[in-house]
Amino acid sequence: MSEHAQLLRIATAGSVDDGKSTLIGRLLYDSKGIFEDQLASIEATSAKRGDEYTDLALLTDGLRSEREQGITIDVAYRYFSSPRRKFIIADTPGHVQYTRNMVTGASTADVAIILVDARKGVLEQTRRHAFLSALLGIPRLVVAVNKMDLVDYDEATYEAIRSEFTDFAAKLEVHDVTFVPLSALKGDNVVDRTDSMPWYTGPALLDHLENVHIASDRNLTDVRFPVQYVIRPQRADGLDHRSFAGTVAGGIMKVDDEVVVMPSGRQSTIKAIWGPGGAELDEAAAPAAVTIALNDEIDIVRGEMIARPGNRPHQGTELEAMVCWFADDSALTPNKRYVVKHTTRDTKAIVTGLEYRLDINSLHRDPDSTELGLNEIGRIGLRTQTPLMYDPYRRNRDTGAFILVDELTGNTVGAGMIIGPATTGSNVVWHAGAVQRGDRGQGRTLWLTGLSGSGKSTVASEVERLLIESGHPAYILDGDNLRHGLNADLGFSAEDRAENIRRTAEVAALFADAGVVVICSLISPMRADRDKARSVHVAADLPFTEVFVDTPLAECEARDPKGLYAKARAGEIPEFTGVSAPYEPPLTPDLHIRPEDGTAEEVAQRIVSSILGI
Ligand SMILES: Nc1ncnc2c1ncn2[C@@H]1O[C@H](COP(=O)(O)OS(=O)(=O)O)[C@@H](OP(=O)(O)O)[C@H]1O
Ligand SMILES: Nc1ncnc2c1ncn2[C@@H]1O[C@H](COP(=O)(O)OP(=O)(O)O)[C@@H](O)[C@H]1O
Repeated sequence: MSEHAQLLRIATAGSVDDGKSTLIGRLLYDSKGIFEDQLASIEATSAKRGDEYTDLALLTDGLRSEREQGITIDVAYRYFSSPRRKFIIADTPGHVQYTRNMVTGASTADVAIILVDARKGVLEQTRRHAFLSALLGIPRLVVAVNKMDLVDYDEATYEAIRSEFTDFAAKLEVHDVTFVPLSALKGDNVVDRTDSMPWYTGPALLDHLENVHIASDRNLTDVRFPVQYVIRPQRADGLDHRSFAGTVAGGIMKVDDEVVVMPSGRQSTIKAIWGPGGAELDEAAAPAAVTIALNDEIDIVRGEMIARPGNRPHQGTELEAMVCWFADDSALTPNKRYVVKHTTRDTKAIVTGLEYRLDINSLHRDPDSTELGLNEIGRIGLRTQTPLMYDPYRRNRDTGAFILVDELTGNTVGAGMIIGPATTGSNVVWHAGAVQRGDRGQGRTLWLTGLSGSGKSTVASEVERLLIESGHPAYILDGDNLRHGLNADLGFSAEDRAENIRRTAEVAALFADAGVVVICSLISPMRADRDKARSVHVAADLPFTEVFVDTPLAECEARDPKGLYAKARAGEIPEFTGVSAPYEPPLTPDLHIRPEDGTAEEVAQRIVSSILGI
């Protein structure tokens, strides 16, 4: 098992007095995850106070303030381990500022433990915590029904809570919910199974946490490296030795990988990667903190993003997001300005609209609300002054999250989870002057290459349909069709094909610049022609994705939808690709589609998900 697989990040949430601190203390105490001297000290304190039990709540960081104010203030991280796993547990407080603390403490968690007091049942706070866990993308919930000793270990009480919570969870996008009846105070079902509840046949809490299967929750597909610092050593040789430090926010970066720097669109390759302490690495995966150097001299400043040329984050100034509001002295209202902190970039922003406020109890969306108050959650439109390079939060919890800061006070007032580019316009005018690209939405080009009959047109048409259905402007440029008009003067010689592709690429870049997702479907048999099509886009800072529709010649020929292969074999069509003219397959396509990948619709779904994260 790798280091990462062994580590489980846990967030805890509960209302005041649900026994959260005691539960965490019990986990640490019974699993012997605490130090002997700490233990001796709390035993002494409890004895001095005349407690009947050793007060395990004394183990958590927040206790001092809890004792003073009756509440836990900040997120406290605790580390413990069992023979099977290491655990990091974030104790997120249950008082009035819980939204802020939960969002801060839980955003990287693999599991959220939600405490319910068996005597009180499912409260509004329980629903709120469950909803926040789902919103934060925590994939698994454990509902710890605590204080079972105070309800005589009654099965019916537990079952009623379980059933009520299950009904609520069904409305959330959390599919993995586990219930454990326990008593943190007595230790029942926390580390060891108890005899007090013979009707419960499941595992004790720790047993569940040790065995819960966590596939990597990190996005290891999309390379994202927000640059945090530029390091410029002074060297006598006068050469450029700049390197860039930051935390890998997605994907796996490897030496020699081609990369693009956003927003400039300049491309290079990775020369070297250094880990903490300066050790040279071959590769680094999220969430490693590393320093990298590139092979080309490119001016990069903090806040820029390094990605792969064929797999870039969204870039834009108009986006939609879910926001949790933290401020108790001011409400979120449309047309108000804030500072957005997103990865390593800060920019001014304006809330262009509040689409709805969510009622946490009913999950009802209230489109008539005009503001968000403390702990409220809603969907907003946001326009930033400089473009953000981002992914939808569902796809990447780092590049999809931001916080809102009050311009005047500097206080953090909200946390946001990006849904995607704005689909509806707003009437607020930010740029007094000309329309800028970011105002139009993110256009891009998908370039489908493959033999005649490979399925380019069929897949292109499905991709277009999916995009239009999900609100993205999309348009197909099909080689066959363009040859009826724009390219009617061209035949199939190597030169004519090159010109055919050049014109199509130029038109595609114009459409993409206008904010359209362009789907080009051309045989485009020569690598050099396709590379030029890419360059046209890179020069204009437009994303370009090469999709290789890799259907073998024999299968294309068997399909022969237009009867062209039969004619070509009979010598009726000269220079027919695959028969009497060459096809150079892409060496490193951004996406590779093979017949066994499924129907055209399934393939289209995959393409759309990979470029837009939807
Ligand atoms: N000689 C020859 N070679 C290849 N294809 C031929 C030829 N003659 C006509 N056709 C038809 O034209 C379509 C290919 O046009 P493209 O513009 O995609 O070709 S290219 O990119 O310029 O190579 C191609 O359409 P698809 O089957 O949709 O790929 C054919 O139907
Ligand atoms: N998985 C698939 N994806 C796309 N097309 C498929 C698939 N399986 C079979 N086909 C068939 O293959 C043919 C592909 O033709 P077409 O899309 O016109 O190819 P191209 O545009 O590459 O010349 C169509 O008849 C389509 O129904």
